[in-house]
Amino acid sequence: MTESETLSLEAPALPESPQDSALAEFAAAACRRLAGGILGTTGSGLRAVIEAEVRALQAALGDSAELHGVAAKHPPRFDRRGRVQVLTNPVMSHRNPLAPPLVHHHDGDESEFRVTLPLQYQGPRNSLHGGYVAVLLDDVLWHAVRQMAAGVSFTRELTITYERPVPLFEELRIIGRVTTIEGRKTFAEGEIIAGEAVCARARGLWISPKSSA
Ligand SMILES: CCCCCCCCCCCCCC(=O)SCCNC(=O)CCNC(=O)[C@H](O)C(C)(C)COP(=O)(O)OP(=O)(O)OC[C@H]1O[C@@H](n2cnc3c(N)ncnc32)[C@H](O)[C@@H]1OP(=O)(O)O
Repeated sequence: MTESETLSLEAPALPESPQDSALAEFAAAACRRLAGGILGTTGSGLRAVIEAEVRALQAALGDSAELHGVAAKHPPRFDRRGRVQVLTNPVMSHRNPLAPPLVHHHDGDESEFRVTLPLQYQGPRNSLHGGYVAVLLDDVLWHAVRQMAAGVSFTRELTITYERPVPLFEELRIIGRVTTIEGRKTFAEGEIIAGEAVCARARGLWISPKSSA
């Protein structure tokens, strides 16, 4: 998967300003907090969460100075026709509320995400849902692959080993690295680490289609 393939096909027609991007990301963050609040509170606690988010959104809509100093993590990018390209990836996009709030680094041959996951990603009690374990590992391995391999590559095979539950509510390091490149094939591996413990491991194969080689 490439970044351009995760961009919305139904792109908004008009260019947007950096403040518009910041507002979109601010609204996405409010949606994430609402999702956590809806699942994790009820009664007056839930009302308080909703009220706080509605107030903050109204303030930001009414006066862009409310967002002063809030820089968009993904500032606007435009295609050749001047249409804004919206990064919609459900793992990486800061304006997609489904995506967790990841911080991404790449260093040498290693990609790393850091993230603390809230309640809406829960599978077993206090632990990350196994599907999200796979999806996060897939994305970090793919990021490592795209640094090392020329052209577009797609996940062909992905094997996950669930060593122990991946905790919610504490910082995780999600790491991927390339192990071998053989022509169109790139093999990668990685892990999710909480504290000092490796909770899950992944290895996989990415292939660049014949047409793009
Ligand atoms: C709750 C949330 C739910 C979450 C759920 C968890 C989701 C987890 C995340 C999921 C992921 C999400 C991420 C996403 O969303 S990425 C999108 C998901 N992935 C795809 O859609 C990819 C679909 N597949 C394809 O399009 C094609 O298969 C591609 C393009 C990849 C390759 O097509 P192509 O026709 O070009 O390839 P080929 O068949 O000629 O093969 C090329 C060469 O490779 C060799 N080869 C092949 N296989 C193996 C192998 N196993 N071990 C060793 N070698 C192998 C093969 O023999 C050949 O060698 P050679 O003959 O050239 O020597």
